[in-house]
Amino acid sequence: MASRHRRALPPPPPPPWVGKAALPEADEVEAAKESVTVTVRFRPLSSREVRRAEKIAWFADGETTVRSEHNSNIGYAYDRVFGPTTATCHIYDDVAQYVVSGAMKGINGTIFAYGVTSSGKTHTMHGDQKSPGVIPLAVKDIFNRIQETPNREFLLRVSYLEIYNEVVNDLLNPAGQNLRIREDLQGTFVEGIKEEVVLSPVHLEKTIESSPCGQSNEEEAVTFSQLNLIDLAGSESLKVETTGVRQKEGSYINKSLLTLGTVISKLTDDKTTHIPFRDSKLTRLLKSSLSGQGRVSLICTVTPASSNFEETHNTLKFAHRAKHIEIQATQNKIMDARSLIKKYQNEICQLKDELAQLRRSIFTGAPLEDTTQKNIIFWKEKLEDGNVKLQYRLEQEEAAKAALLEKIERLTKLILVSTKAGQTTKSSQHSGLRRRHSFGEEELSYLPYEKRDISMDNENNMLFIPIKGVGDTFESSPKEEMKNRKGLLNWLKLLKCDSGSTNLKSSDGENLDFTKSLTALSTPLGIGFLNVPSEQRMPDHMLAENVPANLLCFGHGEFPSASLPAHGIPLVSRKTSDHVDLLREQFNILSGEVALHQNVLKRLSEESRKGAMNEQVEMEMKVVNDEIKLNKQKIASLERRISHSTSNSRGKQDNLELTLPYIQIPEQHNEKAFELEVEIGELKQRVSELTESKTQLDSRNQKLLEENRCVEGLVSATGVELKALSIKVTKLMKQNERLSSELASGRNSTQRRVNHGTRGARRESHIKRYEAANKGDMNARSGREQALEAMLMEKDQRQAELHTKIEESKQKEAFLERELVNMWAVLANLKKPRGTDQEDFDAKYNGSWA
Ligand SMILES: Nc1ncnc2c1ncn2[C@@H]1O[C@H](COP(=O)(O)OP(=O)(O)OP(=O)(O)O)[C@@H](O)[C@H]1O
Repeated sequence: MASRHRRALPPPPPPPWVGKAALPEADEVEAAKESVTVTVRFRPLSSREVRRAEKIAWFADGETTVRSEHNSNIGYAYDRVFGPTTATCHIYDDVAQYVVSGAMKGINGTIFAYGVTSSGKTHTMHGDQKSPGVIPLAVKDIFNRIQETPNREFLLRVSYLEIYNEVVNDLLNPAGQNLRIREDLQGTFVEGIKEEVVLSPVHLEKTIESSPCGQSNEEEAVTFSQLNLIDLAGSESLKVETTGVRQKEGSYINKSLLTLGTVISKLTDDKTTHIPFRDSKLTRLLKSSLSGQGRVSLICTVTPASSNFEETHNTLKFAHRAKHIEIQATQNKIMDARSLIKKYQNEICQLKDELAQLRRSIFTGAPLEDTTQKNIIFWKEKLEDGNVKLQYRLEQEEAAKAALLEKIERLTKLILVSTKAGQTTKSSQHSGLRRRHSFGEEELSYLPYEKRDISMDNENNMLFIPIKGVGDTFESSPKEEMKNRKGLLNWLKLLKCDSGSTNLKSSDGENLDFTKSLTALSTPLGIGFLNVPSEQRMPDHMLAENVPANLLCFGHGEFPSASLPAHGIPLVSRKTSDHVDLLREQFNILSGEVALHQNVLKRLSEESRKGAMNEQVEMEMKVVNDEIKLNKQKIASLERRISHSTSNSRGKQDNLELTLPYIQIPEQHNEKAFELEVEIGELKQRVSELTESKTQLDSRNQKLLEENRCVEGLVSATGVELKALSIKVTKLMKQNERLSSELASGRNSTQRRVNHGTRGARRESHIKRYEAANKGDMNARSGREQALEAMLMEKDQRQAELHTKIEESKQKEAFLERELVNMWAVLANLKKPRGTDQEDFDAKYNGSWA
């Protein structure tokens, strides 16, 4: 045997990469040619093999060679050979890690274990808690790499399948049985297989997609790759199992492995044009990997035991052939937005935009799109509009206020002037001639308190202006004081013009200037008054019925009554009115002065008539006469000006109606300001409500995502559990089947014996003898049968329990999936107000989970 397989050590292979440092990096291999990485792993002798005192038939000679113990000339070289003490993690680092890293960069990868039964394939690929296999190590590595690559986003989807008797079954979806293998531009795939998006290392990976973080531009490609981690069935099953289901199973396994061998053989043969990938499900699935479109790492597991010498030798030869397959690993890229990542990125960006827009609108008032936002826009516009109007009104009010202050200032000056003028009059002469003139509170409010005590004696038509510091000379009753203090409301509202003479005394008749003359007049006297003479009174009918309340009437004969505002004269604007009022006041004062001078003149002439007319009296009379003339000239000038102003004010009559609302501005302004304040308050409230609800939505979103992750983990774990259970059930069924067949064969043999016993009396004695001889044997058989039946019943019971467990698991899984779908639905509803519509959602998520 040994000589049959003896062959010379093959020529040294192209120098295999030694150690990790020699492994090609993903970027390097994009253009470089590679071979399938082939390694051989020895397992230690099992305890059974040790008990049988099995000898070592094959051993690892160095790091790259396997050599026969029986003949040192038989040896094969590989990329790497691992001895029985090498840990799986070390193997992973050397021959699996670079495949996984390639997959993370968009290069397909396949890692599979190949070897005879019990050679250590499952130990290598799955491992256990103490020694994790390639699959869990790859999963861990993938998640570590994702964490170490912050500038890319990854999407991992996992599917889990078995090829059993050339039938592909989905192990994540019990309904996914006998699935078809199909091909498209991206390679071979299993139609309808369930792919789960995985978010944690508890899941297994098949597909890995990635793209740079954030929204990649349209030109930026999304890379995708497929990582196949395969645990093949033992390759020598046909030899050990020759009957029934096992035979069929074994033949299929061998068909797969045989086809795999053939495919590998043909791939290394340059002359071959046809490669029978389609001859088995396994080779069909591995087509894209084996035909050079990805990295392949083949780990051949072997036992060193001499009893498996031939099988190990076959494995070694298969591995050696595989080493010659050339591959050219290239990166897969998708240039359009078909991949899920791209879709997710777009969606996330869209949502981010909406969020930013919402934030902008809240803080800066940028335009928004939905109804609520439109409302905000409407209110904001209204607010701005109101603000503009308010500003305009404020300006108007400011102007009005300035005008009013100007007027007050003028009036104040006038009052002061008038007061001083009053000081020029002789209180002794006129203290008993007091008339009350009521003043408006409005006007008074703008004046210092002491200036408010201006009054008019209603009986004598006298205007009284008390002077600070000389109040004791002003004899007024408390009632009169009260009246005086009422203010200036009717400062210009003389209700009654009484008869009486003008008594105004001046000591300086030279001054033509009104103010100056009054000032000059004020000097000698402590209190002044104006007495309006009777001849300048307005007719009673005018005063009582027709004269408006704010109409001023002056009591001076030289003031033409025609020039006075008469019947039906409307209100005049304050400005014009003020001007006219001032002129009239000047006129009034001058008239008073004239009247005073006339009185003085009268007294002087009386004195001169009574006594001798001396020179001084003559002089005084002359001065007073001159002053009277001068004042009359001034009065004439004032009359012209008043007349002119009055006619102007009449001409402006139409405009007055427009001016009127102007007076109401402060009130309206206050109202509007209040309204706007209320609106602003409402808007602020609204904004804070929106912000709060948004925060709540965000946190709810986050919570749902976390719950979703948990549920996904549970679903995945349940799937795995289910798979384990189904494997157990399958095994039990097979065991059951075997026991049933054994039981049936036992019964048949018993029946045959019974039949033989009834065939003829002539054989009766012989049978009796036979029975006696075999009684013990029969009992033993019967006992065995009973034991088998008991075992069968126990198995049935166990099977029933397992079925119940499976059902429960299925229900649990279904429940979890429903929960998951519900959560996605809730998530979608939360996203919906920000622009994600239900159709999009259904298309993205429900389709994935269906
Ligand atoms: N490298 C190893 N170190 C220690 N024990 C190992 C090693 N390889 C395999 N074994 C042990 O050998 C036994 C058989 O291994 P395993 O089940 O992995 O073989 P297999 O090739 O998957 O078999 P099958 O084809 O029947 O599934 C197991 O008990 C396993 O723990």
